[in-house]
Amino acid sequence: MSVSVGVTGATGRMGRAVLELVLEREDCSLAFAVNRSTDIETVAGVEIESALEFVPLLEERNPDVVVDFTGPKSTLEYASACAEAGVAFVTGTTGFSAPQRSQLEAYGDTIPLLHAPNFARGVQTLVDIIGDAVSNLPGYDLELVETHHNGKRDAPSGTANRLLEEIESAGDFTGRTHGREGDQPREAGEIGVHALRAGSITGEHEVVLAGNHEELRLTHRAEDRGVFAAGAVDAAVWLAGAAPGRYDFSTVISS
Ligand SMILES: NC(=O)C1=CN([C@@H]2O[C@H](COP(=O)(O)OP(=O)(O)OC[C@H]3O[C@@H](n4cnc5c(N)ncnc54)[C@H](OP(=O)(O)O)[C@@H]3O)[C@@H](O)[C@H]2O)C=CC1
Ligand SMILES: O=C(O)C1=N[C@H](C(=O)O)C[C@H](O)C1
Repeated sequence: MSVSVGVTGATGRMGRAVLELVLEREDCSLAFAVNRSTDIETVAGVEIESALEFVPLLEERNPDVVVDFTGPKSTLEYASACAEAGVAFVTGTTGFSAPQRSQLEAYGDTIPLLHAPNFARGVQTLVDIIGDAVSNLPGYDLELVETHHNGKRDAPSGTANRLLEEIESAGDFTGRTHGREGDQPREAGEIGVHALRAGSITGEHEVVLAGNHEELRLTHRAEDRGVFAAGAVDAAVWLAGAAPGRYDFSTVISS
C-alpha cells in the first residue's frame, strides 16, 4: 500500500530532500508540496503550492501523513491544522522553546505525532548508548561539539540538546558551559557545549569523555541530507497506520 505524503518547507534544504525521496520510493506518493515563499515554482518537476493553501490541500488531497522540516512557529501551525484534519504529522524541526515543545507534544493526544531532532539511524544509536558511556565513566570531563553549515539558525542543535538530556540523566553534572572565553578554566562536573557553524557541513556531533589518562570520542557525521530524509520518510510510512499518540524514532527503527 502506498502512503500519501504532504511535504512542507518544500523548497528548503530538508524539504527538497524529502520531496525528492517521496517521488523516488515505491511505498509512498506525493499528495502536495507547500512552501511559505513561492519564488521557487517547482522542485524535481513538482509544482510548489503556497503554504496559505495548506488547510484546503489537507481537505482536497487527504494525505495520510505530513512531513515537516521548517521552523518552530510554522511547525506548530502545520501541526495544529493536521490535528484539526486528523492527519498524522512527522516533524524534524528543531529550536523549540520548552512551551512550544509542550504545545507540539499535545497534538499527540489527537493524531499520530512523531518529532525527532535527528532522523539519522546512527544518531538514534548514539542517543541510545550515550547514557551507558556516561555512567561507566563517572568523573570524566565531558564536552559536546556540534558542527553545522552556516545557514543553521538554532544553537545548540536539537540533536545536541537531545544528547544533553541523556547525558544529564545518566551522570552527576553541575551544569552546561556554552563556549569559553578569557580566564575561564574548566570546572569539575561542568558539561562544555560548543556549536561550530561553517560552510556547507551537513551535521556532526561529537561527545568527548576524558579522564584517567584516556579519552573516548563518540562521533556521528552525516555525509548527506538524504540520511535524514530517509529516516523521516521511514517514520512517515510507519506513522501513517498508527493510532493517535506521541511516537519516538527509536520505535520506528526497532519495528
Ligand atoms: N530532524 C532532522 O533529522 C533534521 C532537522 N533539521 C531541522 O529542520 C529545520 C529546517 O532545516 P533546513 O531545511 O536546513 O532549513 P531551510 O532554511 O533550508 O528551510 C526551511 C524551510 O521552512 C520554511 N519556513 C521557515 N519558517 C517558516 C514559517 N514561519 N512559515 C512557513 N514556512 C517557513 C522556509 O520557507 P521560506 O522558503 O519561505 O523561507 C523553508 O522552505 C531546522 O529546524 C533544522 O534544524 C534539519 C536537518 C535534519
Ligand atoms: O539544521 C540542520 O542542518 C540539522 N539540524 C538538526 C539538529 O538541529 O540537530 C539535525 C542535523 O544535525 C542537521
